[in-house]
Amino acid sequence: MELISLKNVGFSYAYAEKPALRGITLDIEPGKLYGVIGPNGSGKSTLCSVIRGTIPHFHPGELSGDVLIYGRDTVDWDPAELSNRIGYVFQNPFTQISGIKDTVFEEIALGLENLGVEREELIDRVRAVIDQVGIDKLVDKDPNQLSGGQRQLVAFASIIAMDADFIVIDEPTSQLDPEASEAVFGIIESLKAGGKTIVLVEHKIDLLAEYADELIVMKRGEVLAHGPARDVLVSEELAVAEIPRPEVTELGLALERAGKPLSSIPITRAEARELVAARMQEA
Ligand SMILES: Nc1ncnc2c1ncn2[C@@H]1O[C@H](COP(=O)(O)OP(=O)(O)OP(=O)(O)O)[C@@H](O)[C@H]1O
Repeated sequence: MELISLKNVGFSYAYAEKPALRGITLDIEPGKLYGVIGPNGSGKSTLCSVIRGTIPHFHPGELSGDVLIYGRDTVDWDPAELSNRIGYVFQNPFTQISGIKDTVFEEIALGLENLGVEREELIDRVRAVIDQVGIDKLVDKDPNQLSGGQRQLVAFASIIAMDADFIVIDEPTSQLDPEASEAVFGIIESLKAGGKTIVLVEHKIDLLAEYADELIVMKRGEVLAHGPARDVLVSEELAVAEIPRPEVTELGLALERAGKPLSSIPITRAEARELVAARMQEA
């Protein structure tokens, strides 16, 4: 069964001139990583809020259509229960930290504390997550003194500690340097390998090409294209949304247009290397 099902969903923020979402029909299935991409203001964060149920519970406005979360209408959910079941990593690492805890260890434990998890289990779970994310050097630090990249890792650790099956991640690397971005994507990859369902808003198309099972392309509040990442990356709709393709995909398409196609269109560098090596061997 789908985790989330949207049918003809629209949303207008209170006092906004135009709707932020229009006619969205979309199912989120368990165990897949969905990449959401689109120009600024196209509705990606608003879609995340609908999927997490913070719309309609916390944002005033008008929601239309059907939103089912784990098979239940979004309006029938207790928002506190939803926030425990659906993990969320913010875009801005500086809004991520609670500000009420003195150490990284306590910060990661906060969600579990709120759930009433017993002390011994809580300590075990936090330690395991610290190992998994590789932040043992940070445990005793003040969360407010961390760099953006470190805060983002602590945010992921907090979400992993809660053990949600479903995680929504909104542009986690937009304010990080390449090294910190790589660390974050390493964690996303391990969450995916652990069978989590992930909705990831991300501008870096090369990273999405590598990790996403499906891509959702948004423009002006609508879903312009949705399907397996490979199909979407070669589709016309990507150009319509003015999203650049991965360079290797452009190269594959250019060779095809020139009448010298590779045996398939690559979407990652590793694939391109293999296809080119195979072509050279033939030659
Ligand atoms: N709280 C709000 N109140 C009113 N309008 C809003 C609010 N949040 C977003 N909007 C508007 O809704 C539309 C969609 O915004 P949204 O933030 O979902 O887009 P986005 O694709 O996530 O953009 P970005 O890439 O810049 O984060 C935009 O026109 C935006 O100005």
